Amino acid sequence: MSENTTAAPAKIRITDSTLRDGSHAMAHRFTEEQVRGVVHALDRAGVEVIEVTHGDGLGGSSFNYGFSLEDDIKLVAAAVDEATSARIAVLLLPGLGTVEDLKRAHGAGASVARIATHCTEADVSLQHFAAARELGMETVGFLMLSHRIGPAELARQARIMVDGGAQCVYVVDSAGALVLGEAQARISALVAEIGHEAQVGFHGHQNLSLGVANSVLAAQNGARQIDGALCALGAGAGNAPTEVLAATFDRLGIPTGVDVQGALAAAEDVVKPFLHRLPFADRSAITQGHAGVYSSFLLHAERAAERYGVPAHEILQRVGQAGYVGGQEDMIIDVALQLVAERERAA
Ligand SMILES: C[C@H](O)CC(=O)C(=O)O
Ligand SMILES: [Mn+2]
Repeated sequence: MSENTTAAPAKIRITDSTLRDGSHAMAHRFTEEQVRGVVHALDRAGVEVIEVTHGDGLGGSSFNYGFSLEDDIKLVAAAVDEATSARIAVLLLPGLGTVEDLKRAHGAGASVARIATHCTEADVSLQHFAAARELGMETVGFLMLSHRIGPAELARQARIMVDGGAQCVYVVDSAGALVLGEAQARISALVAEIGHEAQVGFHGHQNLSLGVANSVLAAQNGARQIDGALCALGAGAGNAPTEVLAATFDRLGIPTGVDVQGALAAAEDVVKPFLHRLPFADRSAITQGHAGVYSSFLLHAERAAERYGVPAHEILQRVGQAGYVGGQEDMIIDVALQLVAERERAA
């Protein structure tokens, strides 16, 4: 081999989360027909892994997070039935979803378990990784709100997940707050810490319109799994769009196995027709990226804004200052009531 030969770019596996992160944007109202249509199109386009669950994962359907239209396990079974080669993933947040939920999802045919914790709480995932491995599922760890801690601490949390059985750990930019080098540094730190034993992934949101750029940097710095959603359908301003990721990686000569035209057709012909609103970086979503707020708080803040007559972006700004994390959705109402009280005092 000549000394000038450069290695071919490593393959990236795109996991599509339209039917999980997109569930936030759909207020968890996916129908079985929509799930079947999306899975059919993604599977045809060559997407290898498709995530299906309530936006907050198995067990997420609740008063605090919002009730699903359809039972998760029914939707997982429909997705499995529809897929010819794609594998179906489920998300589980320990404490919300249980090992029993995971067993039911596995029974319905799910084969990838994605276990998500706040970025400082990796240790709560250990029994779920053990259970998933026992079931023979592929395991992925999800460190949410990854902007909240630095690269070295994040890598230590990833190490805990890998020691517990994770085969890949994601830098999850839940707030869409990471700006380029910040995403890159976290990916590099994880690759250095766990790269010889496990893969590293990146899950980007578009609140500052950097989901795709951060995903490219992630891939160029050693991430091997990247998340997307068709039409960006996801929480906040949405996720890095799967069809844009497919086209961009193709332009860069980075193989994904995804057919660009197939991904474009899936977005345009299957998802776009059922959307009531396209994910968009509006004032509230940009505030989420700027103030580092969990993307899935958007609809909760909009509902509180309407109910109490205070602006959603002001609620989100306060939520960012308070540093609330996933699971503290009820505090959004508390913040709205504080704003109402302040307005009344000032009147
Ligand atoms: C439960 C969250 O929606 C997981 C996720 O996609 C994120 O943190 O981003
Ligand atoms: Mn997300």
